[in-house]
Amino acid sequence: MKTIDELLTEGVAGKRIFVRADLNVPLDGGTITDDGRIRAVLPTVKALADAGARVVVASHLGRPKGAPDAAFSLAPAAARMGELLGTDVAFATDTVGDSARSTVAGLTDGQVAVIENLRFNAGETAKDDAERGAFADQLAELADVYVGDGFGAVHRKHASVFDLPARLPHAAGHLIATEVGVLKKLTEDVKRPYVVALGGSKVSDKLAVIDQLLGKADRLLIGGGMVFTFLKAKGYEVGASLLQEDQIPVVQEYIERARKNGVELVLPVDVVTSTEFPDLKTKAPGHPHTVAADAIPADQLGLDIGPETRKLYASKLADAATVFWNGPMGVFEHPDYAEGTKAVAQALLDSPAFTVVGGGDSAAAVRLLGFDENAFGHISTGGGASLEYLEGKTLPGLAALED
Ligand SMILES: Nc1ncnc2c1ncn2[C@@H]1O[C@H](COP(=O)(O)OP(=O)(O)O)[C@@H](O)[C@H]1O
Ligand SMILES: O=C(OP(=O)(O)O)[C@H](O)COP(=O)(O)O
Repeated sequence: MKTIDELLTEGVAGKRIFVRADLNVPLDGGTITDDGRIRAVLPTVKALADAGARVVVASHLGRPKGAPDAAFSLAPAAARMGELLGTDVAFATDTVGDSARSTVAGLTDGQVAVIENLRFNAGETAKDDAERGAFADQLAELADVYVGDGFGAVHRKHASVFDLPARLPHAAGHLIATEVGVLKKLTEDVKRPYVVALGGSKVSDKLAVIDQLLGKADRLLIGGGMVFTFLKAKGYEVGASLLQEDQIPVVQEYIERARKNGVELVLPVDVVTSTEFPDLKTKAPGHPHTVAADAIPADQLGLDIGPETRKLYASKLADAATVFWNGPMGVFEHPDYAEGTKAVAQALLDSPAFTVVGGGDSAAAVRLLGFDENAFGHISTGGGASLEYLEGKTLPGLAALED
């Protein structure tokens, strides 16, 4: 994989460089609640701009349906990038139309532009190769060189991630190089005990990685919405909690395989429940109860791991040499259900282990709960991407940069 350093050595002055970033930041209305993904791509953008390139930054945001949708505009991200860089960042109100073409044509050496959300064009995410290719052809007209640096999206076979690098000379940016370098350590000779904590709500995505981790990790701690499929698989009732009914046999097989492989699979002993999902906008006080994991009342849903589980998980992290954590332990956005996620974050800070925190929401949780992100070994900008990397899958956005 060609690196950005090689590209810089060759010289980029006056060249139009397309930087595929992942600026998919959490928004509350038009306000960015966590700008981590914008800060993560700055080293690449700055290095190129400082070397006199004309930098065209592109990204998706959210999941718009292939047409413009103001709620998913990248304008706030472009403004924030300008603030962080301390320079004017131009913004094109479309992706491959008049605004994009004239904005790019108007760039001078060292200037940066952001173009509008790539997913406003159906070609970006199209399953059909020709449709994606046609959109990639249009994107290719905007640039001379492609730099892939949107690590959070490298698992997507999308036009800007997979098809565009085939059409332009290409290199990997600093963020992708760093992310891959760290994750590689977790797939090669990892220091043991290797403990993995998994939570969050994208349950089906995460169950797949457990399959691979059962042959790799020494201990698995389960939290978040995934827990209830495990508890149900053990024969417990889970009330109104998040449940992947169709995955119960898969999870039962995981429990059995963990036992056979000597992998310690740790499940909550107590959970924090409520009769309703909390209001994340008003943060109005909920009605949390702590119950034993095998005694969740029928009218309650589990929203966090309980106090005994927090102590248990902290003790299971204390002697780790390597930790990978993906997915909050509970609905951390509400203060009643943030304690489990806080406890795991604190345990990681207290442990001397090499820690990798993966996932847009996990990284945001760490920062929003007030932890110093620099105190963690590595905070990955990609949740799905880091999981698929650990699963050993070929990631389209990395494969495209390789040849
Ligand atoms: N018990 C639970 N029930 C429902 N949602 C949960 C539960 N625990 C955590 N979550 C939610 O999971 C979301 C993050 O999940 P996910 O997107 O899978 O994480 P990541 O982006 O870090 O991979 C958070 O918004 C959080 O509120
Ligand atoms: O937020 C992202 O992924 P993540 O939640 O798995 O970290 C990436 O920007 C990819 O977005 P997508 O899952 O809509 O393709």
